[in-house]
Amino acid sequence: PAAFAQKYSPDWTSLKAHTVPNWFEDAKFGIFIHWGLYSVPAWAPPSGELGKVDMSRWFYQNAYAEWYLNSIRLKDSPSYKHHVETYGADFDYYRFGQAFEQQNRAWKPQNWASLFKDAGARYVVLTTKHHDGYTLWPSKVPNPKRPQGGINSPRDLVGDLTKAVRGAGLHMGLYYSGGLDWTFETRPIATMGDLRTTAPQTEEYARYADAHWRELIRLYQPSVLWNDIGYPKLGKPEALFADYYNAVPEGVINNRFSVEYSDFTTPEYAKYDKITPKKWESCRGLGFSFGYNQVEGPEHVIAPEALIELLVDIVSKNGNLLLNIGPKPDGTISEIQLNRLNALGAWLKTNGDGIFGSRPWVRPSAKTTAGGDVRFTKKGDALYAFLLGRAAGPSTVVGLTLAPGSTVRLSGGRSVAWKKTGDGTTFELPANSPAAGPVALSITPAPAA
Ligand SMILES: C[C@@H]1N[C@H](CNC(=O)c2cc3ccccc3[nH]2)[C@@H](O)[C@H](O)[C@@H]1O
Repeated sequence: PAAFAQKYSPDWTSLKAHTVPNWFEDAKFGIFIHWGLYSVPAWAPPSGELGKVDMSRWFYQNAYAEWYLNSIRLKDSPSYKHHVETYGADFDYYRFGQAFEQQNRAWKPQNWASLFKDAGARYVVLTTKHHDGYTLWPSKVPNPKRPQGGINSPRDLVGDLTKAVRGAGLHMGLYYSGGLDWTFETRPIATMGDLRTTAPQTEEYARYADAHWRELIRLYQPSVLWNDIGYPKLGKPEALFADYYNAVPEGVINNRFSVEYSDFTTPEYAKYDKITPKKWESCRGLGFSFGYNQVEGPEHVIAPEALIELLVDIVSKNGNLLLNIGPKPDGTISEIQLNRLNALGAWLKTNGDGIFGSRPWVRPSAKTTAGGDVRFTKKGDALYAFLLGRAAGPSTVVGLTLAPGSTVRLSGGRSVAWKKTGDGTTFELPANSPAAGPVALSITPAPAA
């Protein structure tokens, strides 16, 4: 038999030969899932988005519900007060494992797979171990800090979702908290400095994290290694990366192993404002949290139209959107999250042609003479122009010049009359844009600039 392709060797020069596969460039939209013990209390003060809350206060009023264990270790946090009132001061966080394991027996992964497919997502990334150290697969790697166990899901939640997601034709990626593990380091994190000093760096932890990633690759052959918040210096990532690519050639690795090589960067609750040559993926929750937060209401959650415009903006600049869903312990998803997924799916069903498989054009954006925002993508010999907001009637895109005889169509096929004007090109849009979200125009042939 042909020798097994050992294309990559464990050094940065060899690894830098890896290029981002087309499936990841084409995908544009993935679903992030934060699901674990923290989904049981499902409580955090909705203090604001990461980046909009002063970091000196962030950890004391942490909007990330998946940080519940750390938050209740800070005795003057709202979470600690909530914990004492709801569960009692001596209720150990890891006792949430009982409720989580009992409730997720009812979970049907195929329901998530079809929901995400209908939303237009092309890949999924599930937490396999978050900072609390609990694994969502029945790992055979012993946790030296937990000889008594209780830190591994008895049900193979990772395998069950992987099977369902791939059955629906989506790619499956895995998240692993390489940088923090609160079974190894139990000191509370109150400052950015604590983030660094509580990142476990022992040989024992490095071996544990490496064994976990290798077990995940062997069992599930994930298409994405989504490591989070750093990696132990003794963790030998070069060897892990080479073995991963040799096993999964179309795999991608994010930049949060904090080493010199990655396939893509990962701004969180952030995005870039121009086209970048290096592939990137912006991640965020629908509200201020990744784990399900029962106190979040519409005032904390991104509006459907803003979510659609966020995706279009990110895609016009060479990014993907990794949009997070925080399920309840039994796998059900709150109405407010479902509503946004469905709105995005409905818009993509009609307007996805200029999104999926597209690439950035020579410039990402323009304005209309009415002050509206426009985003561009290119695909084949078509330029796509997305007019954000409720563009309707005659709309002039500044600085855009079409070749004579160009064809302009609304997504869904209806042709649109256009004419050259002093400022640019005026399009005769329908009097009212039927659905929520940007009006998408396809223009062929694509202008050169
Ligand atoms: C997805 C998200 N990641 C958080 C850790 N964040 C980072 O490591 C990080 C934030 C950030 C912002 C801009 C650029 C890089 C970044 N890394 C975790 O602390 C959260 O619980 C959640 O899992």
